[in-house]
Amino acid sequence: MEKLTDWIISSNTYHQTLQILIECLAKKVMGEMEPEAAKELTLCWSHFPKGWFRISWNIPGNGVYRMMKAKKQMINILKETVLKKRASGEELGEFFKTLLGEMEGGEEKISVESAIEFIFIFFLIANEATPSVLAATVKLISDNPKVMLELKREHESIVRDKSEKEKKTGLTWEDYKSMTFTQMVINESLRITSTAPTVLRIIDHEFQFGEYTIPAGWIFMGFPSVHFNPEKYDDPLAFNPWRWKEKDLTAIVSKTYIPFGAGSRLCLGADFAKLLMASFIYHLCRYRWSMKAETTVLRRFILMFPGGSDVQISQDTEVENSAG
Ligand code: HEM
Repeated sequence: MEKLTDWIISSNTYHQTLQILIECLAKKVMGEMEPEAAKELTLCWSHFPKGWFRISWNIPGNGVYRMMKAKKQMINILKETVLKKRASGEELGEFFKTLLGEMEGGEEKISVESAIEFIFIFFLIANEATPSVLAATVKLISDNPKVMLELKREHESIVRDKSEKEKKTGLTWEDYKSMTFTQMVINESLRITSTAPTVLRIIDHEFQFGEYTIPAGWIFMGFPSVHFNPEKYDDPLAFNPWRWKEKDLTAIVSKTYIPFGAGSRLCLGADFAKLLMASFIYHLCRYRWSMKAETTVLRRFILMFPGGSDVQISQDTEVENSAG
């Protein structure tokens, strides 16, 4: 056992998640990446969320300008990584190989430049929701001591049941599957944060919705208001993970649950996002921690954290060295 005595770790949940996410995705998509390049990629991303809903003038010094500059830099980092790997014969990630058609050993289906644009958009979508949902989840846990206690119990029992050898291998798929309460917390947080506030569609043919005729060409905006319907969820504004008891925790969509959208554009990364959140919560709950009292979560179309999303880890936290 190692005892952290004289220091407090303070860490920004949003930025930490962003970094973990980019490192995981970069590995899957591009293969191994130089740590410096992955770090730079994360830094570029910090210019994005602030640049989303602004007047779209690209004037030096403003948010859009910084975002466009960051985009250029990111595309360069991705391109440089791919070209270096190709020159040295190093493996590209599975995703990239599929995009380029290299899996079948045939002709390239698209150019490297177009593949990088695709990957850029994929990274953009992947990074939009996960860090903010996770930061909001951490805040919800921090504000609900009963939930925090139950999570600690669950994670401590996972570590306790491992043999010394198993502890060295870190978290396994079986461990993840056994995190019933953690998954209840994640489901509840996804419901209450409803991060994607709307999905947009262009209607391609006229259709009848009850007594309304929706003409072709209209823009449809769908809101996940079902998440706050008292007929579907008792006391819907309360954060209550126990409402998910005995429910199918693997389902990512149902008639009353659409945090990842629905239909043909259902989120591709839903299971991955849930896994990443569970793994983050598991590691966090190995420590004694709290979120800064002044942390607030605002919804201004997207989730925002005006006072940051710092987590403080207490001085007297006891950590088992071998826990993965
Ligand atoms: C908590 C985290 C996440 C939430 C709440 C979320 C939510 C959503 C929602 C609501 C949509 C549907 C948008 C629409 O219908 O217009 C969507 C689409 C998508 N998501 Fe996620 N997402 C998350 C994480 C991720 C991650 C980590 C990835 C990638 C690894 C990802 C990849 C995608 C992709 C590629 C689409 C587009 C699918 C398509 O258009 O066919 N998402 N997401």
